[in-house]
Amino acid sequence: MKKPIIILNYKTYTESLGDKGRELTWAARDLMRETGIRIIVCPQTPELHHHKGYDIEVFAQHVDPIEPGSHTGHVLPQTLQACGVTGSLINHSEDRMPAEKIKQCVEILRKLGMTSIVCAESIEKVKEVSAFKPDFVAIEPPELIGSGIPVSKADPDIVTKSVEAVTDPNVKVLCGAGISKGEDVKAALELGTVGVLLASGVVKAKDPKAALKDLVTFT
Ligand SMILES: O=C[C@H](O)COP(=O)(O)O
Repeated sequence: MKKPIIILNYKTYTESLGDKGRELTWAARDLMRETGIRIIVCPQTPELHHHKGYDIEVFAQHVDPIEPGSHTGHVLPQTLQACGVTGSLINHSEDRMPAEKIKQCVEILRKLGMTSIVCAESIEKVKEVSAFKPDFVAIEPPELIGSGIPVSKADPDIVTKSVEAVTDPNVKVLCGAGISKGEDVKAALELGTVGVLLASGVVKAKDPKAALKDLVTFT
């Protein structure tokens, strides 16, 4: 079985703040070295700088489609780069954006050589945003987010149909929502995705490092 890509979103959980967040980043880095599985962490925006230089890819949870200038309170892609960030989630279910802005974000990130992961809540949305040619589209049914019920098992159809909906071979499909175990990751791969986007199953686990390890135990 091919190796999955694992995107770990720290959201705004207190369990991922400060030292605890950095320990999680280090644990992900160690696991990546051990297994060769690509793991990307997405800490909270104000803390991104503290995750720089640990030999693991760090992405933002959000970016705004802006150029340097007067945009108080926005997240400038170039600032993310200065923090060692090499990509970003866009249009997460908890931070939606109009389609035009999604497109602009993807284009700006591409111009800067950064990776884009656009989240989508439906097959129609997957089809729409994949036309913007992001690096990844992540299908996430909102009702399963944070539920502990894995999308790859609860709604395999939405995953396979999302994979079918993306006709551009350069746009890879991830799935997310309720993923917490190695068997969920395995199911996601079997449905044709290249990996998973997850948060609570690891960040809020009693033992996040053990949960992270379990995630890559799927053979
Ligand atoms: O960004 C992550 C997704 O919203 C999934 O969250 P979850 O793993 O807590 O269900």
